[in-house]
Amino acid sequence: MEQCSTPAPPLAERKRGGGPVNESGAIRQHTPMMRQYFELKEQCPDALLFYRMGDFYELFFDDAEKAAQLLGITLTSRGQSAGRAIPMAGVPVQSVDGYLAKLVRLGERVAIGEQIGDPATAKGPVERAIVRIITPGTIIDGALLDGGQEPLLLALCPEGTRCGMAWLDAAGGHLRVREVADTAVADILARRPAAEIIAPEDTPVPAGIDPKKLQFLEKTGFQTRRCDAVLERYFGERLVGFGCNDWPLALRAAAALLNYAETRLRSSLSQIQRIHPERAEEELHLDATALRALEVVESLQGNGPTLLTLLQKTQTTMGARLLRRWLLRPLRQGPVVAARQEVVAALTQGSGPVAIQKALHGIADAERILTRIALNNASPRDLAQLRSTLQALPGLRLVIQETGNPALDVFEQRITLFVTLRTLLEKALVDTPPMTQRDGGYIRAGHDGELDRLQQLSQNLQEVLRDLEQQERQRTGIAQLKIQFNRVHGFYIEIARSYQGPIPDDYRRRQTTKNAERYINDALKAIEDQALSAESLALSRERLLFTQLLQTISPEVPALQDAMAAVAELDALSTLAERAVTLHWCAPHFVTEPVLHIHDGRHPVVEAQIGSNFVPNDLDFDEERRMLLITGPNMGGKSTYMRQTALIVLLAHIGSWVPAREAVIGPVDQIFTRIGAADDLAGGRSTFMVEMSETARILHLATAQSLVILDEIGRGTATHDGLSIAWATAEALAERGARTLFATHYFELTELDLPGLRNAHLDALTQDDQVVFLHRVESGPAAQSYGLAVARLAGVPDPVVQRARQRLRQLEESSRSSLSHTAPAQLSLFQAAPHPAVYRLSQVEPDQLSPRQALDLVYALKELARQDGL
Ligand SMILES: Nc1ncnc2c1ncn2[C@@H]1O[C@H](COP(=O)(O)OP(=O)(O)OP(=O)(O)O)[C@@H](O)[C@H]1O
Repeated sequence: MEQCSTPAPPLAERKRGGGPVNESGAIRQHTPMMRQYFELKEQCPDALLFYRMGDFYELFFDDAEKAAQLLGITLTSRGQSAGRAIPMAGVPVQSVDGYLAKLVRLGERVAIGEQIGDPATAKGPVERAIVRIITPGTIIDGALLDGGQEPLLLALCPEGTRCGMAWLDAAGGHLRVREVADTAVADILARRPAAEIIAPEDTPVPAGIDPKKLQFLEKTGFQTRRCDAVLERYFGERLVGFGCNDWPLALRAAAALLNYAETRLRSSLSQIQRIHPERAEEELHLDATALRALEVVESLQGNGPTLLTLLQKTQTTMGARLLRRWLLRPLRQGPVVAARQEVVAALTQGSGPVAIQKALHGIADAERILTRIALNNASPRDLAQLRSTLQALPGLRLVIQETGNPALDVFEQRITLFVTLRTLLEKALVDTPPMTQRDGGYIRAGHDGELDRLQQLSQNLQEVLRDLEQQERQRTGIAQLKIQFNRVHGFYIEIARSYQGPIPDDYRRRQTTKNAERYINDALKAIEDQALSAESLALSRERLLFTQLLQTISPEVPALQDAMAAVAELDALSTLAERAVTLHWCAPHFVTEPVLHIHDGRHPVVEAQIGSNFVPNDLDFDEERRMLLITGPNMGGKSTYMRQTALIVLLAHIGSWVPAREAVIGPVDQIFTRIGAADDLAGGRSTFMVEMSETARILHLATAQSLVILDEIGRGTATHDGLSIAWATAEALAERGARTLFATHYFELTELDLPGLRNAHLDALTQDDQVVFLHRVESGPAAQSYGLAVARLAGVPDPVVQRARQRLRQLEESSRSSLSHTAPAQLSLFQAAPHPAVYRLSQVEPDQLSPRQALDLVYALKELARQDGL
């Protein structure tokens, strides 16, 4: 494998320097082992150093104290060095994964200091080296990774008003880049959170970044010359073909990212074969607010159902991750979406996707296994899983062929069978190999003559020992004599204390126990030497064979990655097909006209909960109808109707079918939502402030091709202010031509007369003072409000509802009498508050003003008039 150059360590490491070396005095005063420890620690001052000592990883000094606290393990001390007790904590090698996973989840970095020398030949401490540094953004170990999640390492490379961004999914082997205006960075970060972020020193910290995740590195790592060299080393000529040469900042971010990951993984990242540029103009944009509000991958209630949980019927973890990525990055209508749609349609035909799903079942997370193979970090179990994956491929290909559908030909071509490799793995590995190489036992008998010979030797041992025992009993006449073995003392001849006779001259005492004496003689020593060396030779031989196996597979990794990418896609698409069939969805029809027609649309997640009680609804947007103002009772279904529209559009743009009887969808560039609101107390913003910031964003960014969903805008403040804001927002969006669904409880808005605006309402009935929701969208505004009926339904005590009814009647009467003076209704609203200039004048006592104050007042009034556009 290619050796990586050793890039400069992160800035913090060099600036902090020293670490425990400084804490603990001059290095010379320490024991040789502690001196070695300090040398390693100096290479990774920002990480907890797990220093391998036999069957344990030990942590010392501050690291020990921190680990003891974070992991709840015992803090002890280990002798003294330089006259000081050394705080120490340790974890057994066997259970290290659990501890590492916990530390990484807490955002810690961990350096693994392994024994790399041979203890038998070492003079002084065994040679050790940091073999890798595990950080939250560079995890590749299966045991530390949650299959569904993708921990990402992000590099930012800002310059002027632009910023290059590069994300590495080290375990999956994906590198994605984009180059954006610096103002867009915060939104992108919110949409795709990274586990770890790097940026050049002196970069202002972008809003919304957890400082614990961010590391500043020296600027040189982001400079063009250095970056070009890294990109050349990784991709050479192929770089041009990735289509991101017009993004110099993104490429520099990618290079800095690779460079940094190499220092952490202590290896070149040969699993990275390409760079994927993400072009905003190819995406259907949903900002973080919309993704949250629509509960695409996370529920607002924490553990509740989401669109993802509804879709997640994938058979492989690779497919599951891909589907999640698709949902988080829908694409605009175009060839990619059309190709996915075509496959989904093909898979719904005939006997449906079940046979393909069955054939996919049991395929391992090969994408991540291939990364570990490329990084020389795979376990015997990994290779066994790769073998079972390769064994599943012929069956999968057969099922694809049997469908006879040309739309699936491309998968048949991409999923190659790797017969030679599969045969090799079948021949080389035992059926169920152990998790680690440590104790051997993973290479199959018959694969290698030399290994078989060595294993034979150590397995024959029992027989040889039994024979020797027999001979010795006869030779010495000691019937109680036994020949045994233990790991600490090796082989011995044990004679129980009950034997009082003479001990043969050639027996040398090895150990005394309570009930016996233990001896060794030359014959037994010879067997011991042979046995021990056979065992350790067999272990090394197995390791060698395993390394050879990895070397044989390595050159095939890129081709295997391609095949596995096809498997993941087929899994995601057959899942979409299965959902389409099971949930009775329809294929959306994309058109280039600005329309959105949905016939019998449903909210997929609500429908999954209430089944056939769900009432489907239509939506018709076209050139003449671009905004729907929706009124109706609380609980009537306004939010559900608006969200289902957004979800149908989103699903269509990942290539899925949609929950409707028919859907015709024109071009959509962005989906915006302003639904409900929560305080952002941590960010110092009240409910109303959050609501207004989101509205402002929509007003700045929405275009004629955007789908905008506004749920009860303006309700978080005084009625007149709220209504005025809602009114003006509706006007602005109507002028923009954005397709807008606007739900409101302000009945005054139904009198709006704007081009493209239509009224609709959710139907309800009152029966015996009870409200019955029909959940049907009808045209025209709601005829009445049902607030009090809903309050009663919610359990507000009767006397309070009665009192509210009285007050409502009074309010309605007084508003009717004021209306008779100031029709039409909406004008009264804006006349209610005097113009600020008039108000200011009303507060002035002219006789009390000096000439200077009078002049200032004129200027102030003039300014108020100017602010109002007069
Ligand atoms: N089309 C429908 N068919 C059946 N039930 C529905 C439908 N739409 C909504 N519901 C049910 O009604 C409940 C309330 O719906 P929703 O939150 O959309 O009402 P709303 O009009 O937005 O209420 P509010 O004005 O109080 O926000 C939902 O949780 C769902 O159970």
